Amino acid sequence: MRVLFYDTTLRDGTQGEGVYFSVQDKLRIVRKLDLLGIDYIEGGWPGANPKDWEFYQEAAKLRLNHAKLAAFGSTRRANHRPEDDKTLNDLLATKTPVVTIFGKSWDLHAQEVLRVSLAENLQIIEDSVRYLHSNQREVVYDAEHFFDGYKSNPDYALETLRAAIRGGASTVVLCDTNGGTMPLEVVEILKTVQTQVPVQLGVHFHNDSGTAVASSIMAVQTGAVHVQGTFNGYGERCGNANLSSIIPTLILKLGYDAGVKENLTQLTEVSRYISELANLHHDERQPYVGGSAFAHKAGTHVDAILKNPLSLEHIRSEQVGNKRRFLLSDQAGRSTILSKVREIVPNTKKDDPHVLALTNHLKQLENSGYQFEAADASFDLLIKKAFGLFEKAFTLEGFRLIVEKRGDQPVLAEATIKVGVGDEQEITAAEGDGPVNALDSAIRKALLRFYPEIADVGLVDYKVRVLDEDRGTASKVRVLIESSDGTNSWGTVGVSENIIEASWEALVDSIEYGILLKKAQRDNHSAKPKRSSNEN
Ligand SMILES: CC(=O)SCCNC(=O)CCNC(=O)[C@H](O)C(C)(C)COP(=O)(O)OP(=O)(O)OC[C@H]1O[C@@H](n2cnc3c(N)ncnc32)[C@H](O)[C@@H]1OP(=O)(O)O
Ligand SMILES: CC(=O)C(=O)O
Repeated sequence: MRVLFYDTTLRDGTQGEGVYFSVQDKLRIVRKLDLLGIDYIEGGWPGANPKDWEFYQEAAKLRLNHAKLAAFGSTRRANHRPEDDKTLNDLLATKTPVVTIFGKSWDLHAQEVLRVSLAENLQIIEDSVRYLHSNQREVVYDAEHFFDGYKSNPDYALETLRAAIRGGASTVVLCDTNGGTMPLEVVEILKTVQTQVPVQLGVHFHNDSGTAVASSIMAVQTGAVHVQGTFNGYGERCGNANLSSIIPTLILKLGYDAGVKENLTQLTEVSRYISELANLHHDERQPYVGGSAFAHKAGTHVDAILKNPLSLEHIRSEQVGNKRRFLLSDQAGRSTILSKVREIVPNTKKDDPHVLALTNHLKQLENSGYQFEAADASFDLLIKKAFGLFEKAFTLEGFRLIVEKRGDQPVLAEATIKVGVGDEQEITAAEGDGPVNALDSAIRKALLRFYPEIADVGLVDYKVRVLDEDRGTASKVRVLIESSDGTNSWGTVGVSENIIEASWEALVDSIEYGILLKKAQRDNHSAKPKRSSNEN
């Protein structure tokens, strides 16, 4: 069974709050989706704004391997002849092989929004589609509000579909524009439509009831062959049906064939790429493509997966280009710790006393405020220390911080630091935006002479969390630092009642880990490149 995927990230997706793509972003995404094997890509509404207009002009120059580009708009305005209608002519002017227009299926919308008679609405649908079709376009007809229309007046809703078919639509798409229809209602209505309307059927769901993916899947199982949706579920209000979930579900679980099938391992990358260009945080809890989709925290689960991955994973993460991860926390057992230890000391056994000691140590530290889920590098150092594999890169002789505020001038921070490396000593000073920044600059400056390879290592994120708020300024704080050398990134943690002390602890781990990583790379050891070293 073959299913066609129709992506509307660049049109309906951009109707979502906070979603914006430039022309260049849209062009890049079209290329990505084409390479992925998406069948139809809707790029925007050409007459709606200059950007979408420019997009279609540029998109006409693209040579796509697989996808057909679609231009989107509405049926003609009442009292216009199709030949004189700007929207329809704009759609033709894009020269896309496919045009998609939405028309009214709900009697309420025809009468109260378009303010035309029900008969006139049928005429509008039919002659709009006919005009586009007679200009040699493949016409996809989006029956807006179809399910609500069907519930209000089934005969009329079906008549609107027949009008589109008479006009020459090759696919009629049943839309749940308000997102309120339940999956089983979808199935029932779709079954009736199939017996009444002889055409290729598609579906388009919004997620206002949290059921858009379920409805899409059940619609395909009922016989729809064309599914519209967006990557990451972007779209108006609560979003559209999420193609990042629908695609792998249909292919991997239900055995459907699709253009994407051969390239499914690119799915996570494409989904992240689109988040990146939308300048939105990637939703890590998304099924299949989220960072947490294969992240296991409970000790018993990690143990079971290591014995047989099928015991706790519904698919293999690699099938969609994602990665399994084991998270360090107070919910870990020896199996979780062992998997981390084995990255450093490969043949360690589960009953090795170090493994139990590290497990207990982790739980105690977490109880006193540490959190290792995002501080994998600090835990890496703890393992090395436990196994006697850690050698300090430097010793602190001392540091002094001066924080000064004069009148309306910005706060100035200055750090002076004295460190020892082997038999040598180094004293440096540095200024910074704040005390931690000054300290960070000073320590890096001091160590550069001994470890020039750390020149490209720097802090990329610094987070402070107050742990026992009821103690006011005497509260304990947890500092999490993320560092990077441009390719790898790693997290470290420090906890103290003094924010400088907590920051220093996290900073030292960050630098020690960075030096070890660089050394391992240089020695061409087993330095496993890490985005986050808790990836398995
Ligand atoms: C379900 C969906 O997501 S459909 C996609 C919706 N997307 C968008 O609206 C984004 C782009 N839209 C726009 O840029 C503008 O709304 C435009 C250019 C389309 C129209 O702008 P304006 O002419 O200023 O009209 P406005 O937005 O105020 O109202 C929409 C008009 O379209 C009409 N309209 C709505 N649906 C349809 C339709 N299917 N067929 C024909 N006309 C329609 C409305 O009746 C209204 O007409 P009126 O001004 O005669 O009352
Ligand atoms: C066509 C469309 O976007 C909708 O009905 O939701």
